[in-house]
Amino acid sequence: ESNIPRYHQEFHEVGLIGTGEFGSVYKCINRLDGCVYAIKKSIRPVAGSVNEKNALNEVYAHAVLGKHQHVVRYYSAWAEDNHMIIQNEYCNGGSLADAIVNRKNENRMFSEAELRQLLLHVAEGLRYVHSMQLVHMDIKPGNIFISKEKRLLGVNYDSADDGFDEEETVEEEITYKIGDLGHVTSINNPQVEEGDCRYLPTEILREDLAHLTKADIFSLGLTVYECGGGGPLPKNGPEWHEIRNGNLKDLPQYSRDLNELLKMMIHPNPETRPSAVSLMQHRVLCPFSNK
Ligand SMILES: Cn1cc(CCO)c2c3c(c(-c4ccccc4Cl)cc21)C(=O)NC3=O
Repeated sequence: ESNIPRYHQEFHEVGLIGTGEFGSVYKCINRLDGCVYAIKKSIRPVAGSVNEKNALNEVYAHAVLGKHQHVVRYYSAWAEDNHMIIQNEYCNGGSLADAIVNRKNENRMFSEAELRQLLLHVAEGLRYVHSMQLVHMDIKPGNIFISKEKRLLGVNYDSADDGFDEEETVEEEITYKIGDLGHVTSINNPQVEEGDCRYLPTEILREDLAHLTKADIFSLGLTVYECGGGGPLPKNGPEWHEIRNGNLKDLPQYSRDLNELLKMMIHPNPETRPSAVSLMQHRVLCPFSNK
């Protein structure tokens, strides 16, 4: 327990960017390095409680999962005035859940190319997580964050009669990052804390932990399906079971290949689902690789 109030001393709080039972997340600027961070403040869990185990779990996972462009980066964590505080990379594009809402309101759904990019980025992040013998266990739109970087592609000088004026072509580069490692557990000694039931495969409910990495693949399949307009996803009932029997309504605005890939990702038999490695080599995701 540090009794020095580090949070307000080291950071300027810009604003609240999220609240939930998990706590509150703030956009903050570090007074020393001037960089922006996402900082989650949650009530300090009771020593020895499940919450404390999960909170420590999250920090251990971040510490092990160091730096990867498709996993939200961790910087520091500390306890202060009865709060648990974790300082993460700030992703300036909101969460994928926000993007789904915004796209629906603007009636501008994701293109097939955007769904493939999402699938590729998160598959790459999962490949890394799984290679560290860990599983995420709560992949869903609310836990995938977006970073947008503007890249200057070129500058045109068209010499109009009144001298030069530059025309910049800027491209916005999107990177999807896996966040919220609160449910991460080890493949070899799993202590599964169930994630959001809308994205949960049946075998986890049956406590069959033999193919944990495929639970993340299942959740990713439903996450992409939801971005493709297949949502909102059921939390229970016949619709929930229909999906777990492998019956996913077609998304007619996307290719047969993509629809088939999503169906394979949510297959009732976890062994049939593609691994993160095989996903990345799938022809739907790297169309130009000649087989
Ligand atoms: C609600 N919310 C909104 C954002 C900003 C998206 O533009 C956000 C972030 C994070 C988190 C987060 C999730 C789980 C644990 C710790 C943190 Cl900081 C939550 C976030 C995080 O780790 N990085 C974020 O950008």
